[in-house]
Amino acid sequence: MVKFYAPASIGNVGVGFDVLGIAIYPIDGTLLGDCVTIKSSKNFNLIYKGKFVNYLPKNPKKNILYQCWKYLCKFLGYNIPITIKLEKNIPISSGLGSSACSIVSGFVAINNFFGSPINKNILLNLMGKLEGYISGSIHYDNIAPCYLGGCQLILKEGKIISQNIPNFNHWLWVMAYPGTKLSTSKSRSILPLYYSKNDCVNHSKYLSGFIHSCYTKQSKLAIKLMKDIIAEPYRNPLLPFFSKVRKNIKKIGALTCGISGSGPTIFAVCDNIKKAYNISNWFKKNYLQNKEGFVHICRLSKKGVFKLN
Ligand SMILES: Nc1ncnc2c1ncn2[C@@H]1O[C@H](COP(=O)(O)OP(=O)(O)O)[C@@H](O)[C@H]1O
Ligand SMILES: N[C@@H](CCOP(=O)(O)O)C(=O)O
Repeated sequence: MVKFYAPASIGNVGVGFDVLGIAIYPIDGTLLGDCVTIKSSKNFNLIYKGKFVNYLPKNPKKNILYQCWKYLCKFLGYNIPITIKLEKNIPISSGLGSSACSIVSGFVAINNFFGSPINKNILLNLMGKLEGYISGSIHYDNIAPCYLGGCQLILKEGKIISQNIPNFNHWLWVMAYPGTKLSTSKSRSILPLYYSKNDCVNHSKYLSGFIHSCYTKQSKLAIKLMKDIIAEPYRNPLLPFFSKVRKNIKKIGALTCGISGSGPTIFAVCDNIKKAYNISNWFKKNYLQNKEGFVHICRLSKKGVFKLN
């Protein structure tokens, strides 16, 4: 049986609310993402395992993978029962693209099992629709990097959903998940419906300047422009001690930090492995809230979903 692995992702990447997302991988080789295998069976079955299996809904019909199967069968006009095995290696409502990991690994594994009748672009489109159903509004900044890898700029222009842009492969992304949950839909619901003209102009400057810095390989300028004025000011109160965290980890070498996706995971960017370990140790001592919490030193993953065997 073919096993597909879909990696964790950082939605927004600080400066690009809903339009920037990067796939990441822990440098110690940990599989921070979901694995899915499919086999034929008389009835639909869902088998769970993995470190975060207890986070999943008890009713299999509430599981994203059941929804993936229903979605694809309806789209294809099929009614083919299968057994899906999910290894849940990423916590839910963590800000690491947990739902995207299950959606991407589920859609890709089921489509592969059916003989790949759906092409990549249509599959990506369907993934975004299911993500939107789960989080309350469609956003591709987890789905696209998790599926395609790299740093994805979400365009949604005609048939173009996203395109890869250059990023800084030497950057280290220290990811700190505190062990608490913050649902994406809740974290999206508290954002303002309208922003001032000043905020719009500044956001355009930061986002376009960041993308310009990526193309012209100006990492210092990119760091300066990684400012989130769309989500962070309103989500800050939902994260334990975010302002204190930002102040302290910059003292120990972080170039910048931000909320990963809709939180509560925080990312800190640095360009030196020694500083990365110092930041990781600081997070472990000061940001983790319980034994479910973890810290991983990651790099940008050029790969999205792939076959593990
Ligand atoms: N396989 C699955 N992986 C992740 N979430 C799942 C899965 N199956 C069902 N869910 C539900 O989907 C929702 C995902 O919540 P969300 O806050 O979007 O997660 P994240 O922010 O980590 O992507 C939760 O209510 C969770 O219970
Ligand atoms: N752009 C989205 C990203 C959500 O990421 P997640 O990992 O928290 O699901 C948002 O900011 O709502």
